[in-house]
Amino acid sequence: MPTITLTNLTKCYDGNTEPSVNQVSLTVEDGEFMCLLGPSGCGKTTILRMIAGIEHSTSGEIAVDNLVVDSVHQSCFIPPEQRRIGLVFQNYALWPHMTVERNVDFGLRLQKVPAQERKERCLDVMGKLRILEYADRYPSQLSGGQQQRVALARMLAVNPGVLLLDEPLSNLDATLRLEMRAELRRLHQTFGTTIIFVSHDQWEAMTLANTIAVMNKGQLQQIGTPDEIYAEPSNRFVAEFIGNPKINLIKLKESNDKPINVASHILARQSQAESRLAEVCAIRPEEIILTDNATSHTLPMTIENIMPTGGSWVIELSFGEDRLFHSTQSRPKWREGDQINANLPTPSLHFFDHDGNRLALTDNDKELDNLLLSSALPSHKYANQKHTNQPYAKQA
Ligand SMILES: Nc1ncnc2c1ncn2[C@@H]1O[C@H](COP(=O)(O)OP(=O)(O)OP(=O)(O)O)[C@@H](O)[C@H]1O
Repeated sequence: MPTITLTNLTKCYDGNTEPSVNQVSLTVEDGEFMCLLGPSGCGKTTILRMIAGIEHSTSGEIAVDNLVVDSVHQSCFIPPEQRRIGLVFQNYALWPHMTVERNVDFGLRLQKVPAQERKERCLDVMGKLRILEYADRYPSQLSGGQQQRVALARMLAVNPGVLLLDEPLSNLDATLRLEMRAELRRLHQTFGTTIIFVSHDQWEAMTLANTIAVMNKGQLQQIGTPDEIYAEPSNRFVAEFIGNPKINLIKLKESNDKPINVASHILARQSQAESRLAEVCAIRPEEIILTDNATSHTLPMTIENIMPTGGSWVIELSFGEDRLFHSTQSRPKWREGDQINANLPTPSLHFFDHDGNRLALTDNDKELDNLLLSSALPSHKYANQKHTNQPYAKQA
């Protein structure tokens, strides 16, 4: 199966001032299940269309294996049908006047595959997608999920090297989406087909893809496994875009723009980041630890809201003027209005500079006591605090 490489791929539509895709470089390896993820209008579909060859790039390059298929610089544009890979867009429109089997057979007929082989391939793919029993039905006699399986079977029957799917599950209700997610995963494992799919739904991307490319405003923000993207977002946009409930953001600068102790203290220890200051600190809701007991590692907080979400709970915490959200799968033992103590473990903190770029912590930084965080927050918010954070405040 082919490897697809994009190098500085850029697309500027006529009449637009900003590029829709801006200098995107990435490689989709053989057998990979990659999701292009990002908000509406960030350029995901445009990338898919350029890979398919139904849109020309403005600059940069697309290569399939080592063969350049689109490069203005090299005056090269190979049309879709000659790109040595089968590119198939998700298309739900089944032929209403054809049975399921004829629909699945459709692409093979176009390819003039001999009748016996067509029959075998159709039966094989329909069996794998569990639609054999509907072979003689018409699309109108199928549920939405069954129709989607037929659409997928029709694509897979032509044995594409790469499957391009644009928001493949967007028309389905929650139950069918879940069913089809499982179907897509199974399909990828069974056929080993390289799949590139487009989604704006981070949950879908996390559950399906083995690689996620996060896009914003035409630019690639980060590429990595779902775990990497979640655990080490490379910038504030990715941190905020991935995760539900959203990551908590804590501003580390006071209104007079004075750098706060924790930021300067941590950054001072990083030679490569000396000139940069953390502006925002972030922590995932599930990383906050709530306890009854105040220790030198905790911050005093009030429980404002406890929101059940079915098997898990989201708890809104207040700390002075700040609001933080904690999520847990254990039934909370507290009530709204209770005073509790929250530990924000230092290794769980993410720091971002003014431009939203991640500031990497050294191992030494990670071992810093959590008091560093409390020392970073405006002192008036600590009026009720029993412990002192003076030692760290002095160092900064
Ligand atoms: N044919 C076109 N002519 C001009 N501008 C276009 C054209 N197609 C897309 N665009 C613009 O390019 C940008 C990226 O569009 P694209 O469809 O690739 O985004 P997307 O991330 O797939 O969005 P969505 O999730 O809403 O489908 C958008 O600002 C869009 O308005």
